Amino acid sequence: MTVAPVSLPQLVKHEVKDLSLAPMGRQRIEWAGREMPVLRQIRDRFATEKPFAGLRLVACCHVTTETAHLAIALKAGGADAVLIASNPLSTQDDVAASLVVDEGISVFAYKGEDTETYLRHVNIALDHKPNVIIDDGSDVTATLIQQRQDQIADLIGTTEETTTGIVRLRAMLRDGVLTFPAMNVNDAQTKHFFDNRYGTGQSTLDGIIRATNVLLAGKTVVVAGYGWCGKGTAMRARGLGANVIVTEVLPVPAIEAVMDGFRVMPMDEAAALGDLFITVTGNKHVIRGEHFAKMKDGAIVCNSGHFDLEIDLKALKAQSSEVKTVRNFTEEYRLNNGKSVVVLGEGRLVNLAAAEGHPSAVMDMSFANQALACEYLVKNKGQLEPGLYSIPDEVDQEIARLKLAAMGIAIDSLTAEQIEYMNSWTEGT
Ligand SMILES: NC(=O)c1ccc[n+]([C@@H]2O[C@H](COP(=O)([O-])OP(=O)(O)OC[C@H]3O[C@@H](n4cnc5c(N)ncnc54)[C@H](O)[C@@H]3O)[C@@H](O)[C@H]2O)c1
Ligand SMILES: Nc1ncnc2c1ncn2[C@@H]1O[C@H](CSCC[C@H]([NH3+])C(=O)O)[C@@H](O)[C@H]1O
Repeated sequence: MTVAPVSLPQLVKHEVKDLSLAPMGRQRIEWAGREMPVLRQIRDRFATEKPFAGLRLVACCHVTTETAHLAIALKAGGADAVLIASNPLSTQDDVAASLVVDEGISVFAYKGEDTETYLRHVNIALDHKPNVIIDDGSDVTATLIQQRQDQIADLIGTTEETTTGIVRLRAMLRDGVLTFPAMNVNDAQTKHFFDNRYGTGQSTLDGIIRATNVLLAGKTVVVAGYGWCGKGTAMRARGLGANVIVTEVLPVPAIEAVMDGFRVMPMDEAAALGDLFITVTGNKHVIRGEHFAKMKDGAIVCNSGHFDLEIDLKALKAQSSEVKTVRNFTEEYRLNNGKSVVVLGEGRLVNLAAAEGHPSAVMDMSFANQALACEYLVKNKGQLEPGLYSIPDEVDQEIARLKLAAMGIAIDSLTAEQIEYMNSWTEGT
């Protein structure tokens, strides 16, 4: 008897850690999907309408169970998609494997890739010659502008997920190099009100706790930056019983923090008081040499803002005699002054390095915005001037309406009398 050769499935191009992790990834992707009803409805419509048929798409996102649902929705809409990581430490290897094996989506990402590999993956993504780019931090967009001007003709537009990516896009616009339309997903209300605030608030503490298992009750926690992420992080740290200090550089958020009941002071003073430091500013070297020198022995320092620049690790290394890994994602620096400082997640986003990032319930709205932003670009192909575009308010309101409906929550509607009143100026007291 002859045995028919076993034919291995033809896999899409990929560079992931271990394809045998796919079943676990698939199970976890399904679990996340339970809390992503808005994106599910968009995916179902995309599957019928195929808005991305014939289009090449690159997504540079954290490769998580939530991003998997975005990638699946885009593929259902006909996109020929390549997914790369938006951070060297955030990839969930089982998810990457499942997307390749079960969904036929090209993924180039693995947890712990070095900077060289990260940048190589950005270039592999650009080799795909994308018509649409979903970016998270603007690394792909910046590389396209700096190194691949010849490919800009292929591009319909880009979408940007996060605050620092928008800051970079505004700088590109100012410098006259943003020569295509870019959708500002971060500034949609259904993105930053929930993702940056409640998502970062919860997942940052989740990352810190998973990495260290420290008790937060009674600790002094210093939160640097009182924007959307800072507000969420300070609120949740207080909820766990911490005494929270906020540092800021802008007067308005500083007063807001004071009136929200937090102590506000410069980092130079806070450095000596904190047990745990969390940066969420999007800025560079917010905690630096002079601050490490003042810290208590054993102070824990981490970042949930952007890249690995908020904490000056080079300065810390220069003033240390030894670095020791004491737990996963937890490194202890022995300072020359005899004290130690503990750094989590190599100074990269602690919520994605040491935990799983935001819960799917908030990413549902963030990625509904991403999916609809891509569709908007494609529907308006050739009609949008180069520049940065807001998500239309009706799209924002519709995402919130679908989310409320999925949560079984009803709200009031304006009466005819109220509509008339809101539109008139003649009726007073
Ligand atoms: N970890 C995550 O999953 C996650 C989620 C969303 C956003 N982010 C990132 O977090 C960062 C903050 O985002 P956001 O939406 O809160 O931005 P934001 O603009 O709302 O707030 C940032 C705040 O930091 C303050 N700041 C700047 N430099 C400072 C300094 N040296 N010291 C103290 N405060 C300083 C600013 O004045 C501002 O109030 C961005 O880099 C963003 O991309 C991360
Ligand atoms: N579970 C998650 N899955 C995918 N993206 C996430 C998740 N949690 C947070 N994010 C996104 O991560 C973004 C910040 S990441 C900052 C970007 C930069 N590439 C860096 O890694 O430093 C936020 O705007 C979130 O929308």
